[in-house]
Amino acid sequence: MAGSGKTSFVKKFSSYLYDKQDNPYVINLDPACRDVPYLVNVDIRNTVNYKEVMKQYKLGPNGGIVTSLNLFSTKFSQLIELLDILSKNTSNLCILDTPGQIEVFTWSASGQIITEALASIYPTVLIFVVDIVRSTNPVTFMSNMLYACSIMYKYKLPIIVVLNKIDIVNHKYAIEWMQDFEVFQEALEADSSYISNLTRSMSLALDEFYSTLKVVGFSSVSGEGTEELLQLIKLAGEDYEKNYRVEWIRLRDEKAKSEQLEKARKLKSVLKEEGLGSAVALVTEVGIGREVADIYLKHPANESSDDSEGEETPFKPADKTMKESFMKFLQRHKEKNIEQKNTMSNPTTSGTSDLTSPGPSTS
Ligand SMILES: Nc1nc2c(ncn2[C@@H]2O[C@H](COP(=O)(O)OP(=O)(O)OP(=O)(O)O)[C@@H](O)[C@H]2O)c(=O)[nH]1
Repeated sequence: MAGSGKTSFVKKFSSYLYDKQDNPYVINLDPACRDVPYLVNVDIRNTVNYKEVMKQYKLGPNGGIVTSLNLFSTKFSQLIELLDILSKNTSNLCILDTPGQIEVFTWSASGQIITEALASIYPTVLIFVVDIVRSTNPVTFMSNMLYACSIMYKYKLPIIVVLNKIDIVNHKYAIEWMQDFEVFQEALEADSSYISNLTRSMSLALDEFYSTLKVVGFSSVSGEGTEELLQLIKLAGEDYEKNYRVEWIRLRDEKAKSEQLEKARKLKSVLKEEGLGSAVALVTEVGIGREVADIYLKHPANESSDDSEGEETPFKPADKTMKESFMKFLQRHKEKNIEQKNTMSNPTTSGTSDLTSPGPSTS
């Protein structure tokens, strides 16, 4: 819940753990917060500039937060790698502070990716911080509880409701409302509006939710309720192992099995189903006859070279014509040379040879 004191809660709770030498690993996932008043190990603001995202994508504040978270979630595997290294050396708590608006984190794609990525590896517990000062009205209280209920049903993870600011208002009234249906009904009597009628029927439906809900009063100023909260976190961790983890493993195995079955079914249909044409026998035996060798070993480069039996390839007609023409040319050249020699020895015949002797053939 926005303004319920989440940041103050993380500050108080983490400083308590630091004091106990139980150093937590703290991650801030709120890109829009101005200051982070606690020791933070990973801060989304170091990865994504929320204001720049708003400017570049022309978004309002909520759109900017959602988009920043989307961008951050694409790098979340790197954070998981970091947590992996860390979890090998320590079993300390990792605390994530999320943006307050429920639609921005809980009901957003990145919120789901981040939560489910963590829950698939580590025991994960949700903490829903309620401003007990602003919940004294039974209808407001019911609305807050419906929020908590919706988050629990969405993620199916153990949830702890932290009734914050008990240094201002004692949370006793809220505990009574949750434990005793009649007391809550009495509180509702004062309100005869339509909403109140709806709340009456809703309260009946929520009775079961209350019976399993882990609730603790807390003060982010004084730190009251911290020990009780730690006990509840331990119990919720056990719940995670008994219920969420077991169910997660079952679903994972079921998915793997159905994928395998689907793969086998597809393979079978490729092999057997009609519409693939008639079967063609595979060549299982190759004879050593010439025809096979001719098909596979013949190559244009073999045309002018010796064949496998050592015989020279005979001249083709075109080659023969060329040879004859060349021989004729050589003959004429020879005759011309003889004529020139004769002319030199008998100058009176000069000039006639050029007119009578034919030039080289161009054929
Ligand atoms: N007295 C008292 N004041 C508290 C307590 N927790 C938080 N506050 C005050 O409540 C106001 C809101 O607290 P934040 O911690 O900023 O609340 P938030 O839920 O992180 O706010 P957003 O991030 O804006 O949703 C601040 O003025 C706090 O000082 C508490 O336990 N007791």
